[in-house]
Amino acid sequence: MAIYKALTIAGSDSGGGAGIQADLKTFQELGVYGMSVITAVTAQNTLGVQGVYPMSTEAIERQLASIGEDLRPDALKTGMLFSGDIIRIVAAAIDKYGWKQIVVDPVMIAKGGASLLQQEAIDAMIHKLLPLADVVTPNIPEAEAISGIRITDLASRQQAAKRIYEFGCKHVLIKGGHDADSEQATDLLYDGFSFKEFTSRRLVTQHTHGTGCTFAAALTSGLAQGRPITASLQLAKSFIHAAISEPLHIGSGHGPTNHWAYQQGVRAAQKDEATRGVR
Ligand SMILES: Nc1ncnc2c1ncn2[C@@H]1O[C@H](COP(=O)(O)OP(=O)(O)O)[C@@H](O)[C@H]1O
Ligand SMILES: Cc1ncc(COP(=O)(O)O)c(N)n1
Repeated sequence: MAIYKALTIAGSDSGGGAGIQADLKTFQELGVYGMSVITAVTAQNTLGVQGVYPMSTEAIERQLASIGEDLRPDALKTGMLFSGDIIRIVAAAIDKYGWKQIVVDPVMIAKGGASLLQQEAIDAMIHKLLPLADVVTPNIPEAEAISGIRITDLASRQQAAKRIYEFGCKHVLIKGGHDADSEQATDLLYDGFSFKEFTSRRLVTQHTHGTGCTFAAALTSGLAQGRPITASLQLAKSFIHAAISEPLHIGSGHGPTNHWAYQQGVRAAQKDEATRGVR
């Protein structure tokens, strides 16, 4: 059996719902071997972010080299990168080791409002990391910050996707989680030629901590396993929809998504099919 390996370069979330923890849980559930480079430690729970502690550049470079010298990822994702210096180190490692299948989730602000990326780093994100990305997955506020375009409707979302594409990434996927007025959660993909929408019913819930991380990790898992980009995005959409639809109800604030839910659904469907076959 082939073992597919995925790497996450991101921040640690002590509460376990976002960041490195969400990524590794998602890789594991989707049958991919997970590896991590930790850029920052956050003290975080369902109530918010209580502290942010970036790792030294030396510690980050050493983790990247340890992976690069021994374990080749089949795909990788970036999450919280915090500073321009960290972004430049990560971009240099991707280049040095020739890593492919790069998903950039341009994490900027936690849902509770805490900043996870310094303002000066946006420029490094645009000019150092986006040109290396196969897919960049901003939410609506992140797409606005990168493109400088205010998104109010489908036309301005398409315009922002085109602007971000010009920075050199191969695909832009603007997520629709923040479009609270819509009855659908629609993500918009642009590949330089045309647009494609990935839509699911919007679930009414406050338990959306880590949705972006989980979505990008599922996408990265699909790519690591050799699936094409649209099939990997469909997998990610199904995975996140299941994870949001069955919240765990832990903590007293904005709770995490349920990383078990997708596979539980798959197993239930298989059991159903087997039972029907017996009858
Ligand atoms: N309430 C919701 N119901 C269904 N899908 C959602 C909901 N909120 C977010 N999603 C989906 O979860 C994924 C992550 O989106 P989003 O929440 O916008 O990212 P982020 O966590 O980066 O802000 C997207 O596929 C989005 O469509
Ligand atoms: C360490 C870390 N990384 C990323 C997020 C973003 O979370 P979300 O996916 O909910 O936007 C977070 N809250 N903490």
